[in-house]
Amino acid sequence: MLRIAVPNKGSLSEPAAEMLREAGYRQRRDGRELVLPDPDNDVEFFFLRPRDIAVYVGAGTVDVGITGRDLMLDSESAATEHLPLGFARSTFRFASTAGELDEVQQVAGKRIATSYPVLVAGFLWERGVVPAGVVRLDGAVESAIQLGVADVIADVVETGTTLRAAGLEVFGEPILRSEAVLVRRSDVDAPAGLDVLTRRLQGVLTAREYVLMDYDVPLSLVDKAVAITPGLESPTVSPLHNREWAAVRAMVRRDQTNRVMDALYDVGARAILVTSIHACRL
Ligand SMILES: Nc1ncnc2c1ncn2[C@@H]1O[C@H](COP(=O)(O)OP(=O)(O)OP(=O)(O)O)[C@@H](O)[C@H]1O
Ligand SMILES: O=P(O)(O)OC[C@H]1O[C@H](OP(=O)(O)OP(=O)(O)O)[C@H](O)[C@@H]1O
Ligand SMILES: [Mg+2]
Repeated sequence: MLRIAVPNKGSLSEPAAEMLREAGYRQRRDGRELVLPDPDNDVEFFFLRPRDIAVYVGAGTVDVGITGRDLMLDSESAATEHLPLGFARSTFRFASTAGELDEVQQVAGKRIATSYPVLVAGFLWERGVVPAGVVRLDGAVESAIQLGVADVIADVVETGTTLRAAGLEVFGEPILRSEAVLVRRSDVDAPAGLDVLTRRLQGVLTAREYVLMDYDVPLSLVDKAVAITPGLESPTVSPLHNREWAAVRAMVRRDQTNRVMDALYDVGARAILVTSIHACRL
């Protein structure tokens, strides 16, 4: 039975549960459950703090887990990234009082507050920058400068709203781009059952990333239209009752939907329909 660690709280928790549900697994109804067996799918879920998940996976007490790339790297555990999951995207960046600093070298001799001290120390060491010290905080890191415990912070930035509200501004290159990832232990062979979990999660990712596009097009224009919608392998072309026309079906990237519909219409396709993919296995 594959043992899977899932975030119990925080911004990773709900999207992780939703993804697993879409992949056909049981998920807990009560936010306090710590363990949830799913015998039909031969897996067992353990709900743990996202920061601890890479530690458990690295120690081998659970087989795989969902956590953030930033949390995994900061843990220094024997866990490795197996599959990026496309949600909880963020960047990890330096920030200080607006207008004060503009490059990483200026962090030398300054006090840094962060929840990710390993990531920060590694990044600065690689660049030969020696700070005055690194203060480890649990959260609300944006307040550390105003409250006088640090001169610079390194924190998760998504929209930048929290930084702006604190009168701070990012500077220097991003330390890391993060997202939710499925992690496994780095020093052993892949556990039994990981291939099925991986295919199911990849199916969810594809279903989210692509739509199905159907359209009718005059036979003489099929090649032109198909060049716009090549699909993943090759689009399906079917005959229509009107022998001068064909029906085409292809997968299209969701974020390209309207651009592709415009291009198809321009070459003469009509009755262009777009439907969501509920599930898929490529
Ligand atoms: N605003 C955000 N947007 C996107 N990802 C985020 C955001 N805040 C945190 N994350 C990501 O979530 C993970 C951190 O999860 P964690 O549960 O520890 O923090 P949290 O969501 O801030 O919860 P907590 O309330 O416990 O601080 C990291 O991978 C981080 O990059
Ligand atoms: O760029 P933004 O869209 O504003 O998001 C980034 C903020 O979100 C997270 O904080 P969270 O709300 O989890 O609080 P925390 O600092 O206590 O973890 C993160 O630590 C940043 O502070
Ligand atoms: Mg947080």
